[in-house]
Amino acid sequence: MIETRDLTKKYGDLYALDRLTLKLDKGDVFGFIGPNGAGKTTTMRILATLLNPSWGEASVCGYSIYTGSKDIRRSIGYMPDFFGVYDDMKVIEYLEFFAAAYRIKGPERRKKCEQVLELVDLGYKRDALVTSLSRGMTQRLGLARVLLHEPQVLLLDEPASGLDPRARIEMRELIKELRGMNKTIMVSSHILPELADICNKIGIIERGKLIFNNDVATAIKQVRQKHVFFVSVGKDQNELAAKKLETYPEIGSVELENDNESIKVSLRDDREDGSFVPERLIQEGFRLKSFKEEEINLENVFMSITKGITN
Ligand SMILES: Nc1ncnc2c1ncn2[C@@H]1O[C@H](COP(=O)(O)OP(=O)(O)OP(=O)(O)O)[C@@H](O)[C@H]1O
Repeated sequence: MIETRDLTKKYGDLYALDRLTLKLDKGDVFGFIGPNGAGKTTTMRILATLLNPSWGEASVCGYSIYTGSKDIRRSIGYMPDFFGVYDDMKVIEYLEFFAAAYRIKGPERRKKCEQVLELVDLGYKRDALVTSLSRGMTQRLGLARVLLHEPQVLLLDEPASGLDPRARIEMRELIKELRGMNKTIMVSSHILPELADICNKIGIIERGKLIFNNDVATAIKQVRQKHVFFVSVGKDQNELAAKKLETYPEIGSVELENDNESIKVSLRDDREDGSFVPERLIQEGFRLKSFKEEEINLENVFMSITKGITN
């Protein structure tokens, strides 16, 4: 659905994008993560055929960006990070304006507009002025606009930026809904956890270079080479228990955490089962208070992957 090879964009001496090679299949939701200025917008604008690369190849839905820009524009919905809305226009009029631009005609036009409004939960705002909408609603309207022509591919540039926590969650739910419609989605953010549960693939970009590109499951596995557990036998007993744990050959490291509230135990090899830890502590006569495995979320993955690469 989206394929790039050595895609590069230079501004003078600056590599805004440096040999980006990427492949997204139908139904993929690709989280494109990177700090400000990393090259995310540049990539999306090139894929949307709004910007020419300096060199390299890219195709969307099988059409080359060099020869198939018209077909690409028909097949994609591109939501830029900033977009204007027109004053003195109602929500429904705004959508009808764009539906007309997509050559959706007759009664179908109104029907399509109502449909996308419902999809983004803005039906009740159809007669409100676009300038009266909150930031979250405006973003949802922006999304509705790029869905009018039923594109197969969506390029969403920081759709949740500037939104409050509730609006962020709503935007995430909306993207999940679009994923359920089997669309191929590239969604960018500089906040990793935001994309954690909606993507099946992630790419991390830094100063124009893709420093990581994999599916989420593999990324987590890669980081989870050493299993880490938190155990507690009570604040006053934890120090003693930690000393005992240090003597077990299966354990790589033992640290007391949070003012002796818990003990962080890292296993020596990649064995996944740490259940011997509480079992032996009980055998030693300690009373177990808690035991849990460290959660590996995308944030841990990000920190681990970018350690020493970013600064
Ligand atoms: N027209 C331009 N002229 C010169 N440099 C540019 C131009 N457009 C972008 N750049 C530079 O290219 C680099 C990549 O910018 P880009 O907008 O793609 O980053 P981004 O990852 O989308 O960042 P943000 O999260 O801030 O949107 C930045 O260093 C930016 O300053």
